[in-house]
Amino acid sequence: MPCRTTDELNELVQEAKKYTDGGKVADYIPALAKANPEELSVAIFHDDGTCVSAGDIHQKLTLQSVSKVLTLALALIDYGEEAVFDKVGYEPTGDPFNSIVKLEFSPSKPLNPMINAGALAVTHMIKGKDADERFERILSFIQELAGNSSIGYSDEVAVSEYETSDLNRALCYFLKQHGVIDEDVEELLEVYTKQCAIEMDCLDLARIGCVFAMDGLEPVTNRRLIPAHVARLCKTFMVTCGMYNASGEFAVRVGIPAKSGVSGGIMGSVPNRFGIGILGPALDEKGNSIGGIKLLESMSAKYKMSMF
Ligand SMILES: NC(=O)CC[C@H](N)C(=O)O
Repeated sequence: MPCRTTDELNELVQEAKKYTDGGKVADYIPALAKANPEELSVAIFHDDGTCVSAGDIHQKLTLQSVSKVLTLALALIDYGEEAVFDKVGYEPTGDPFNSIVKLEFSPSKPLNPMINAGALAVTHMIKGKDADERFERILSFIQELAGNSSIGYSDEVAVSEYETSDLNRALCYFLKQHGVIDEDVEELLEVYTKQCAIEMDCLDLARIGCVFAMDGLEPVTNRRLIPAHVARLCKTFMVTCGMYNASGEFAVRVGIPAKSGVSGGIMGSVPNRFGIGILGPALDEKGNSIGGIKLLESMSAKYKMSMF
């Protein structure tokens, strides 16, 4: 079904776009530096399959850290809560997503699954006989959540990150030294960088956000895609750690479960109402889409989205 657009949503996007020149596109993954910093688009997906959008919603984005919440769901489905939280903790760090510092205090358990160290420990748990099979399982799970089997990944972004991943490599060796992971680090980085390079548009992202908003049910059909307790758990992490070390301010200003990535993507879930997908590659100093956050603030006020 094609998305309709409304003047109201277009105006909110135009207003938020003014903030994009205060941000910067991520360039520590060289391929991401090609993104257009002025871009800002949004899709809202309801459980009856209707959607509203503004901006160029067919522009593709790679998931980057948004993928962390999806692999967490898959690992929880594969292994259950006890096994997953044996390897990764529940607590926000208040540090940047790629920080290594707290690992020194809690070496046998990264503090949560939304920081890179925790996400690497989660991807380590994804079942499969080799890197290809593990990545294929992640990809088909995500295709199913989005109801779109044409979703793939950007080899250019995956390779670009893999070749420049020395900090993530260091996190992996730290985790291996402390027994959190026990696999070949290069294999884990191959799966992780491909997972982060899974590519879709804001509409796909909004639809996945809607599955979480509906506690794991597929929009329209109401088929169960994720157990309700897993969807609930993922949304809780989105609230406490989804916007990195800006999650507290985001909870105050917007008040919904959301997960961002350094490509400028944000997936939001407004409980029992709708999913949101945003692409705005210009980032603030914490690595969140600067226009995307402004847009969510004004959407939250206008559509009474805050759950608090
Ligand atoms: N914050 C992010 O989106 C980080 C994801 C990115 N692939 C990384 O590991 O650095």
